This record gives sequence, C-alpha cells and structure tokens, in this order.
Amino acid sequence: MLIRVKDAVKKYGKGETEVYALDHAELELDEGKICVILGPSGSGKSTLLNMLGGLDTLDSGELTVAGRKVTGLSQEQRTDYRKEDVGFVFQFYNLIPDLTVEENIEVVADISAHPLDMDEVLRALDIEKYRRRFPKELSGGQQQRVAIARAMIKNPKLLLCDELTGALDTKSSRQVLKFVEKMNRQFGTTVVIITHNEAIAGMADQVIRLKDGQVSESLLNQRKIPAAELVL
Ligand SMILES: Nc1ncnc2c1ncn2[C@@H]1O[C@H](COP(=O)(O)OP(=O)(O)OP(=O)(O)O)[C@@H](O)[C@H]1O
Repeated sequence: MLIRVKDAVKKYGKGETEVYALDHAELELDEGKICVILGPSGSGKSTLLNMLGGLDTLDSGELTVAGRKVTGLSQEQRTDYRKEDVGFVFQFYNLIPDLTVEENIEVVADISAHPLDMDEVLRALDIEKYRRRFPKELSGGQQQRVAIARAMIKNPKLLLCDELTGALDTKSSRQVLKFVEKMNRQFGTTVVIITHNEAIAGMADQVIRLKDGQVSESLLNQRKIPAAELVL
C-alpha cells in the first residue's frame, strides 16, 4: 500500500461560505499502479491531488505515503517530501521558456537526491532529438513529454498528473498518456491522474470517483485498456 488517506477533511471559507473540499474522504492505493480520479467540477480532485503532493495540508485526517505520515511533517519536511518523492505534471506545461529542453530537466536533476540518468529519461520519452530546442519550438504534446521528463528525472515514488491532456488534441493526448503508462511500467512509478475525461479511466488499475469531497466509488479495473487504444 503506497497511499492511505484516512478521514481527510479540508474546508475553505467560513460560516455561510464554508465549503468542504474534502469531506471525510477515504482512499487506498497500491504501489506501482495507475489510478485515475474522476469527478465533476468542484468535487475535490485538485484539493486531493494537492494534499497527496504535499502542496497543501489537511484540516484533519491522515495521509500516509510509502509509510511516511505526510500529515505529520513540518513545512520544511514537506518541501523535502515534494522534492524527493513527488513529480507533478499540470495541464499547462510550465516549462522555463529561456532554457532548452535539456536545461529544463537539468534544473530538477540538480536538486534531486536520487536522479535518474538524463539520457535514459530523454530516450524513454522519445525527446532526445529535441534536447537542444526551446519550448516554443515544440508542439503542445512534445512540451508535455518534456514536462513528464522533468517530473520523472527525480525518480519520484509518485507521479501526479492534473488534467495533463486538457490542452491537447485527441492524438497528442493518447500519445502523452502512452508515455505516462510507459513511465509506470519502466520505472515502477505510481501514477495518479485527475481528469474530467471518462475515457482515460480505461487505462487505470484503479478508478476513483469523487463527489462533494467524498470518494463515491473506488473500483479495480478488470479490463485495462492500453493507452494507445483509448477512444478519447
Ligand atoms: N483556495 C480555495 N478557496 C476557496 N475555495 C476553494 C479553494 N480551493 C478549492 N475551493 C473549493 O473547494 C471545492 C473543491 O475544489 P477543487 O478545485 O478541489 O475541485 P475539482 O474537482 O478539482 O474542480 P475542477 O475540476 O473544476 O478543477 C470547490 O467547491 C472549490 O470552490
């Protein structure tokens, strides 16, 4: 068991405007798996992802990742947790425009405790040929592959993806998802994808649905579809 979320509560606002972004949510996720989290807008997906990644803290409840109680960490320890254990990929690639592909990835490698080999990561994402290019010289799908490489170079236990295909066409989306699947297989990284796109659930080992800050459904996928065959 890599991730355990117990009785997680996160509230925003006060009084009349109080919202339970997470309302006693419970969740367990095995190591080395792909988990897709679905839910309507406002159901708490981003809040949950931010907690898993140590970007924010719970009001109450417990979060354990790989035996480490993330809820008990100081701010400084949480920074180390993010640095060592978590890779993030967002909808917009957030690459540094003045740095080449290789330099964008190097920035993260340089501060990582146990980085992967640069060439291996570039090869795994099939972006070796772009290593000296700048982000603006790449398509959206190619930039997202660089963003995945930047997240993976630190060899994280957990790869967290927030609407990573939200800005891409169907073909590029499928390709980016194929690479996420490859990262899971090749490096054994546990992957959590949050999305509005129901079709992406096909590639998951575990599918979790959120509703009003609670886990309304958690299913193991008996018939996983390779990302290359997803009908997006
Ligand atoms: N910083 C904040 N301040 C106030 N309310 C917030 C904040 N962040 C989230 N919320 C509220 O918490 C609830 C859950 O939000 P969250 O962003 O986690 O949902 P989501 O499922 O990711 O939505 P979306 O798919 O639209 O991104 C919503 O009602 C949202 O308005």
